[in-house]
Amino acid sequence: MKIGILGFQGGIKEHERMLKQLGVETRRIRYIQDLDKIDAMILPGGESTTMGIFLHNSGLLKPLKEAVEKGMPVLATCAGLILLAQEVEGLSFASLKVLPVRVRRNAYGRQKESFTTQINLSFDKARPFPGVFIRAPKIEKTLEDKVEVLSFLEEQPVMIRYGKIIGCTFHPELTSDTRVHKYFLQVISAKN
Ligand SMILES: NC(=O)CC[C@H](N)C(=O)O
Repeated sequence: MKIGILGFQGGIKEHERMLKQLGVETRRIRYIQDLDKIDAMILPGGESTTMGIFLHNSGLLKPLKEAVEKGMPVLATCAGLILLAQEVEGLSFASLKVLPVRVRRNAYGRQKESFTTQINLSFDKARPFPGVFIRAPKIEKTLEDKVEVLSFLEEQPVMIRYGKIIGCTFHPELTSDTRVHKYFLQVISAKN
């Protein structure tokens, strides 16, 4: 299995480190041909405006969108989730718009812009997960019943699944807890 990681900006190395630890090969996606021979992809956190500009300038926006629409599994963290969302408040750049949620960027306000807190994962209740939130967006609304919430923080979704798309508003790659990435590997391997 090989997982492509959108390789323009943001937490690329951290996802690579996590996947290496799980024995999975990675490839950075910068050009259209980098989409060949990958089984899944990760859209990392970082700065969604910058990534949106790169996506547009590289010509990757359309092929990425098509790959996801055809069923390629995606794990999107923070800014990556913003790039996938169908509705983003105050969005001034082109994005994939494949995930039926409405998100608000930088939604936790100044004093709480970055924080770590324990969150519960619906697929692994053994112990809480360290949720690292960095200028995180909020998922204000899910727009389809098929969007499953895998974790809540104060009654708001912070991890969701829509088919083979997993979105987190936090950064599992910045912890040493591999459970979110392992869950993604299960989603990739599942038949449907
Ligand atoms: N940690 C992150 O990915 C932050 C996302 C960033 N605030 C944005 O809107 O792009």
